[in-house]
Amino acid sequence: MENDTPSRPQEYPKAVVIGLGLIGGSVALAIRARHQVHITGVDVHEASLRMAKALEIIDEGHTMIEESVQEADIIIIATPVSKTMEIMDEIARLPMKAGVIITDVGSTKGTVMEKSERLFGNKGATFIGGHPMAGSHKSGVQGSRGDLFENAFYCLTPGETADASEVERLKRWLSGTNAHFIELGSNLHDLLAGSVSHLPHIVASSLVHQLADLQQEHPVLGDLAAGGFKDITRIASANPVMWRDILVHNKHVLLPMMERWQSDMQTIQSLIEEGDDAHLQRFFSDAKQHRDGLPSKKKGAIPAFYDLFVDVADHPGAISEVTGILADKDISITNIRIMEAREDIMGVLRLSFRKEADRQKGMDCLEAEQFSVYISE
Ligand SMILES: NC(=O)c1ccc[n+]([C@@H]2O[C@H](COP(=O)([O-])OP(=O)(O)OC[C@H]3O[C@@H](n4cnc5c(N)ncnc54)[C@H](O)[C@@H]3O)[C@@H](O)[C@H]2O)c1
Ligand SMILES: O=C(O)C(=O)C[C@]1(C(=O)O)C=C[C@@H](O)C=C1
Repeated sequence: MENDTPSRPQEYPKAVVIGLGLIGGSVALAIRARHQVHITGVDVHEASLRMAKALEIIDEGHTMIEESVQEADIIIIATPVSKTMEIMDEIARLPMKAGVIITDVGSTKGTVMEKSERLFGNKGATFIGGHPMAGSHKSGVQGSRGDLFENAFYCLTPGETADASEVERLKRWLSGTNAHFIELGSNLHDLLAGSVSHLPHIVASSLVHQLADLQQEHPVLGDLAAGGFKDITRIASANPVMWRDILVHNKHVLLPMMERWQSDMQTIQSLIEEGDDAHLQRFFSDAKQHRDGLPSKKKGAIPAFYDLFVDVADHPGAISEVTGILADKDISITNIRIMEAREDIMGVLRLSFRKEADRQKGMDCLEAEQFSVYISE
């Protein structure tokens, strides 16, 4: 990969993406969608660079940072947060073009911003922290998508030294994400991300540990883990290094949140012990009311699922009939689940689409074929 022949003219503005995984690859694709740009990828894994080149995400790839940052107009660091901190040190030691923008995509912002003020304050470079609030439990460049951040909130933490025009310049670079930019202080960011992302991740992984313990005694347990368990624990399949770093860098937010969590669990435990039915019901109804009121059409705290429900007769060809109709019209689905399929009873298929427009097209063509379809809000 080193000295690979670049596939786009060198005179284009230059973007360097360090860490070509799911998020680095997706940001690179989004930049490419809106700009004529030469993109250099840097990753410690040559295989990721080869894959990124094959997918036309980057124009050239390197395993060493020095070779690319000196000419860069924008540098995006997309590695797990602890590595990002090391890479910032490394970049700060290198000569850089005047006016270069440096940003990251890490899930925590406090420690990164603190370091950036120290490192880049007087270097003619502007560091603006970034965190797109969308992603996946899958890692690696092969999962990258240019539309991963569409409609998602993209947090920017400009810090003390970045002026407004530099923030606008970064937004223009990232405009192909089609995300909604929101500017936050790094401490506030970490508090909010702790609540909607980091604490839930700890809880999800802990539920999986509980299941694993019981499964040793009852191997069938894994087969019984159905929709609910899978929905709440999907994120536990994410990259462990990334999540280790998030906990390390958001410790001061997470420790009090975990105390509050434990105290909530104790309260519920007491309500169950005391048989306090009224309060138990209120615990669920208050949560339901709040959860039902959260925005569901936009990506963000709660990811958007453009779901369509289809009644199907419970016979072997029913599912392929539905998927065949969608395939004929070139409509892709991201997920399919049989909600109910018992003997002699109509089953319900839940189809998930990436975009609202795809769901609408799917609905129209299935209705045209006399299927009963509906959306559940
Ligand atoms: N996955 C998500 O849902 C999500 C969403 C928003 C933000 N983030 C943040 O984005 C960052 C990247 O996450 P990801 O999901 O893309 O992870 P990933 O595992 O898919 O990609 C990380 C990449 O960084 C590379 N890397 C590691 N150390 C490196 C180094 N020293 N130099 C160069 N490359 C190096 C790895 O080889 C890998 O290709 C993390 O900081 C994470 O907190 C993740
Ligand atoms: O959708 C997922 O799989 C995610 O976990 C994405 C998610 C999150 O919502 O917690 C994970 C970490 C990020 O920093 C931002 C987004």
